[in-house]
This record gives sequence, structure tokens and C-alpha cells, in this order.
Amino acid sequence: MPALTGDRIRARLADARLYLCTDARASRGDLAEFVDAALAGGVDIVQLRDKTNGAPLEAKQEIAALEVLAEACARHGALLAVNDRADVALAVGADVFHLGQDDIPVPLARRILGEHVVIGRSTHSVEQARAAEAEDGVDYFCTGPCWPTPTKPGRFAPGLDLVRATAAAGPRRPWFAIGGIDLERLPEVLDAGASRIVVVRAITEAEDPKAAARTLKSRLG
Ligand SMILES: Cc1ncc(COP(=O)(O)OP(=O)(O)O)c(N)n1
Ligand SMILES: Cc1nc(C(=O)O)sc1CCOP(=O)(O)O
Ligand SMILES: [Mg+2]
Repeated sequence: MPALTGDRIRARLADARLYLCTDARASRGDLAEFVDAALAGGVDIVQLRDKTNGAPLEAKQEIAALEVLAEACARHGALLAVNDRADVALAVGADVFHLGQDDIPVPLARRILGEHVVIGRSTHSVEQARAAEAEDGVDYFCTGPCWPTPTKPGRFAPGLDLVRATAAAGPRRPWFAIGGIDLERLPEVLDAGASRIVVVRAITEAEDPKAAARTLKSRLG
């Protein structure tokens, strides 16, 4: 179970604007410094998403990296997210659990995690976004990719049309635009109607992750 109650996690989710997915940075060996910088720059939610070799991390490595992220998130008052694996989310007391269209069904994740953990869903079409908005147990969803991205190779990009359609539907749940977003493209994403974003490379590949996060955050209102 997470350290915070579900109500407090959901209140923080409602205020969240900048969501970072990072790998474990095994080749650089700087995960603790990196995440500290990103959080100091204003990242609200950090997810460990490591598919570096096209496959997920072994559970032992995943948990070790999540412990590093958990300590930093607690210090900065940010939310910790786990991708794909409900057992791992439970083990590390994650605040947030993220599910794609091909991952375990939301009711099963809820059965494992209980009511306190926030559950998010990836969506790639208007129909999927509508379903995520309506499905019991889903707290937030993401729409994308806004642009084709090497971080998720082979994933068809519905583009900003999906962001526009999602915004026009006026979802009650928090939702994030994802995929190919960086500082230069951010104005187009905001113009399309998103107010929350998920990024990977815009911060993980930045020379100065703190400055990159701070600049993105400052444009997110
Ligand atoms: C916040 C967030 N949004 C989308 C995704 C992508 O999830 P999924 O489609 O299941 O793909 P993988 O990341 O598991 O490869 C995400 N992880 N996080
Ligand atoms: C992990 C992921 N999921 C996507 C989706 O559309 O669901 S796009 C994506 C990768 C986003 O990486 P970057 O910010 O480096 O383009
Ligand atoms: Mg997944």
C-alpha cells in the first residue's frame, strides 16, 4: 500500500502537469542524481519504464531502481509510478500504476492493488479514450503518440487530432498527452487542448535535466 491515502494521491494527480518516464540509466549509473534534478525542476510524477533492450527489466533490477526513485519522490513530494507489473507496484508501495491496452485488465489490477493506488491507461484512439474515461477503476489516461517516437517504435501515431478530440469531449478525469513532445512542440500540444504532458527524451536526454523540467513546467501553467 502507498504511504499516502488514495484521496491524497488523487488530489496530487489533479494538480499534476508534468509526468516523466525514465529508464534505470544503468549504462550511465546516475539514476539518483538524474531523478533528483528532474524533480527539483518540477516533475510531478515519475514512472520507471525500462525497455532498453526491447524487454522489461528483471524484477530484482526493477525494484532496486524503484527504491531509488521512491526515496527521491518522497523527498520532493512527487508521485511514484510503476509500469505494467502490479506485483512490483504492490511490493514498492507505488502511488500510481500504469496500464497499456495490452496489459492486465484494470479490474485485475484493482484486485491486486486495492483502492488507494491510482491507475492510468494508455489510449491511442477516440474510442479508447472514451472507454478509459468511462471504465471503473481508471483514474487518468494518456493519449498518443502525438508524434511518432523512437521511444515507442512501431506505435502508430494518431497525432494531435486525438488530443483535439479528447479535449473537445471534456473528460472529467485527468488526462495527459504523450509521444514526441519536447519544448519546441509543446505550444502545439497546448493549442490542441492538453494541459498535462508525459515526456521521456525531453528530460532523459537533456544535458541539464533540471533546466529541461523547469522550462517545460513553466509553460504548463
Ligand atoms: C504515462 C504513460 N503513458 C503511456 C505509457 C505506455 O504504456 P503501454 O502502451 O503499455 O506501453 P509500455 O510503456 O508498457 O511499453 C506509459 N508507460 N506511461
Ligand atoms: C512510452 C510511450 N507511450 C506512448 C503512447 O502513445 O502510449 S508514446 C511513448 C514514448 C514517449 O517518449 P518520448 O517522450 O521520448 O517521445
Ligand atoms: Mg505497458
